[in-house]
Amino acid sequence: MVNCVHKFGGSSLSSSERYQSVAKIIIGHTQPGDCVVVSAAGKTTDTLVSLWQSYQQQDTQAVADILLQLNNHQSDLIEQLLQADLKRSALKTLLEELNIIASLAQSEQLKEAQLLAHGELWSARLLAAYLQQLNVHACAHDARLLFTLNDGELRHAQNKLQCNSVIDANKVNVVTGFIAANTLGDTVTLGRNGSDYSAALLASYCDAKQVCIWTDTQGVFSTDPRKVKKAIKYAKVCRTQANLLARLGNPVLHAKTLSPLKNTNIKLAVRSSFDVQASPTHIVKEGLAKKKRFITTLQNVDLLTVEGLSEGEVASVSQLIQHSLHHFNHNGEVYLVVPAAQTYQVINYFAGRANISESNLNGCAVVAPEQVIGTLKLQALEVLAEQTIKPRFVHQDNGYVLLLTDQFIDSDVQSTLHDKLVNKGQEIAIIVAGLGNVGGVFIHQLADQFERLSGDFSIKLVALVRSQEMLFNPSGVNPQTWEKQWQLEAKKYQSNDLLNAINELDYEHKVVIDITASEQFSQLYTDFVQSDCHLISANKYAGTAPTLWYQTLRNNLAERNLHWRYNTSVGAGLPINFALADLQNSGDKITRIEGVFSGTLSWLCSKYDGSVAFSELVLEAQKMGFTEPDPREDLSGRDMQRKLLILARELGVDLELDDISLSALMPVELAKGSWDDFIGKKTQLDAFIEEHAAAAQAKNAVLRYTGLLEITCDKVIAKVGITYVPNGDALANLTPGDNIFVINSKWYSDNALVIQGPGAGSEVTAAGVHSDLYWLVQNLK
Ligand SMILES: NC(=O)C1=CN([C@@H]2O[C@H](COP(=O)(O)OP(=O)(O)OC[C@H]3O[C@@H](n4cnc5c(N)ncnc54)[C@H](OP(=O)(O)O)[C@@H]3O)[C@@H](O)[C@H]2O)C=CC1
Ligand SMILES: N[C@@H](CC=O)C(=O)O
Repeated sequence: MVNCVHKFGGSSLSSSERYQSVAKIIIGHTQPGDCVVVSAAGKTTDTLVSLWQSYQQQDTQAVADILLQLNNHQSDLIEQLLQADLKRSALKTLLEELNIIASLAQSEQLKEAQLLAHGELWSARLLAAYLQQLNVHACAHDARLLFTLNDGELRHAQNKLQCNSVIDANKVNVVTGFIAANTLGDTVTLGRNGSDYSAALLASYCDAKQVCIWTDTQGVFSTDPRKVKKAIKYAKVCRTQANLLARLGNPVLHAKTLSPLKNTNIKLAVRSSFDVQASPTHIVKEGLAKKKRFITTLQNVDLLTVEGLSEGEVASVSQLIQHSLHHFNHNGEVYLVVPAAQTYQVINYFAGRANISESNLNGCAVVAPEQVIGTLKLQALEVLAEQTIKPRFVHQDNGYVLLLTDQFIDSDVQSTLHDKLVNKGQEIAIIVAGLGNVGGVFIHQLADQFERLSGDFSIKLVALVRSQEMLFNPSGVNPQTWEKQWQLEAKKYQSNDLLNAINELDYEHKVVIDITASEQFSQLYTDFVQSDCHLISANKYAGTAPTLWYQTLRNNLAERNLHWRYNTSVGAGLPINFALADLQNSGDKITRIEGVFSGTLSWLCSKYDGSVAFSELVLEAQKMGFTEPDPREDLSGRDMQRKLLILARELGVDLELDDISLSALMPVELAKGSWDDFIGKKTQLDAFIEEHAAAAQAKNAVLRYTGLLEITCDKVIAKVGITYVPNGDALANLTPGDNIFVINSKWYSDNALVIQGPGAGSEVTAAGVHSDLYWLVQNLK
């Protein structure tokens, strides 16, 4: 049984390395019986087309040169991928075929479709042989034995039988895309993007569950991501909108690709063969996805009026010019949008029934939910007017508006249109993990914040996650009544349940807000990023993870244009990360940061005067919500060590956590065992502190816990630990619970920049997380 039909385009097979990547994907994503449809490798079809043109021009030298070029390219791929007999046999077959082409050209018997078919035949055979070499049970199929057309119409019943008898249920079936045969057995081609169509046809004939188009983009975007930085990748797009986009010339999917899937439950996914981890876009049946907003540009098109145009004719002429065409009724006339290069072919086809109404047009189409199209049309006209672009032809229809202009819509105009028309009205899904001291207050503050945040976006709290249970509701949880909903609907979950649910969310933007203190949860960040989630962390684990993991996470975020905010991970609500970024962005160079970066240790050291046992103060700090869930994370200095590392990384200093020297504010042996064990030995802690306090006093100083990061040209000093601060020093007089960051830089060299204030506490920290969320929303605009 065919579970999935995968399709790899030419760019996915452009070199031997790409073949190797594709083979890896196949090994990881297929099961026996699945099909893999392939296009011609790299630019092979273009080369074959120029061979055909040279042949028609009877340029024998060019024909010979191009044959040599094809031979070199294919032999290189074979040499680099295959070994021993597989290699010898592939090279022999290639040579025989190229000789046949040369002699057919010489005897003037070359046929175009038959010539072009070689690109796909070579890819399918090479990929199947390479998979066999990797011990995968694979075989190659020539689609001319699967798909037959009669007078341009597919013979569905016969093809279904052919496919079901030929496809091998025990192997990975590598099938040529793009080609089919007519009833005489001659080769015919299926048109531009024909391999996508082949994959969809094969899936429908074999009753597959899914088609997966592996391509060089990550999915379907709101607009061209190469031109508009803020283009949004959609997780789901409905077939109607995908079809409309294809007819309007959007290159990601061809309208024909979707046609075999009509009236079936076959799923279609578009995903990147260059970034296998990235989440795909699913093209789903009507009603299974919200309607999205898109801007697609048109370049060099003509507008024809056609008398008595039928749907069948649109399909036939599209097939003829190998291009999806869009037609519509406007003021009683039927119009067809045609690429200018093909206009005369189309006019000839209609034999006197088609006339050019407008020619040499550019412009754009805005595709969006029906109810907002009218407004978007006016906004688009306004943006174009600001750019002194006056449309020559405007047509508004169900779910789109077409604005055809003389001027080309460049990427600046496209970005402005996108900002004004697409960015507004987007939805942001918020997933909050951690509902303890800080998380609880954050949710409580969220209800009021919604109003402030919702000016441009519709924001929904879709998930609340604790260590064992979660409440997930894609339509939104009310932050005012979440506790009640939690009692009724929260369920036990595993990480995969959470990841799958997030992946399925049909929102333009998703943000995971991590207010846990869990290392295990932070390790899911890479998965969240694969599902296109922005991140906000109060949790310090990801920011202090080993450099390799941390850097990979940062790279993945950057590749997907995703943001990561973590201001509260250092200094709670104090704007320390903002300040450091601001200084560096304005050209300053920070050389030293010294201070107290722990609210708990600041409070404990300032409060301790010997009248109350230190361990009692620890319990009080815990109650006040200052400490980490296990206060030994604070007492050990580990929490402050993490903060120093986060600061160092902000300054571009490459350190691992254990590169920062540390002395603990407790006997090290108390770090072992449970919290109850620790409490059982609390007198050891009290004695340890008493001793240090006395030693400090003897030096006319007080006990403090401080951190230092010093960056000189040849070394970095990074340490946290116990210090005896002279009475009268600013650090000695710190308000209990305050953090202080004394920053020296090129511009603040003698007179340091000081940031000081409460460095822990659920209210200030929750407010700091809101500040990160607000920043994110502003930056998504
Ligand atoms: N307190 C403060 O002043 C500041 C705290 N922070 C940081 O904020 C974070 C939260 O601190 P705080 O609220 O005090 O901690 P709490 O211990 O009060 O709350 C932690 C929450 O995280 C949840 N949790 C634990 N493990 C997981 C997991 N694997 N998956 C999902 N949820 C999990 C817990 O769930 P459950 O309820 O099931 O146990 C709990 O709801 C910490 O990282 C801390 O360092 C940052 C700045 C200041
Ligand atoms: N436990 C931490 C909380 C903030 O990060 C502290 O005391 O500073």
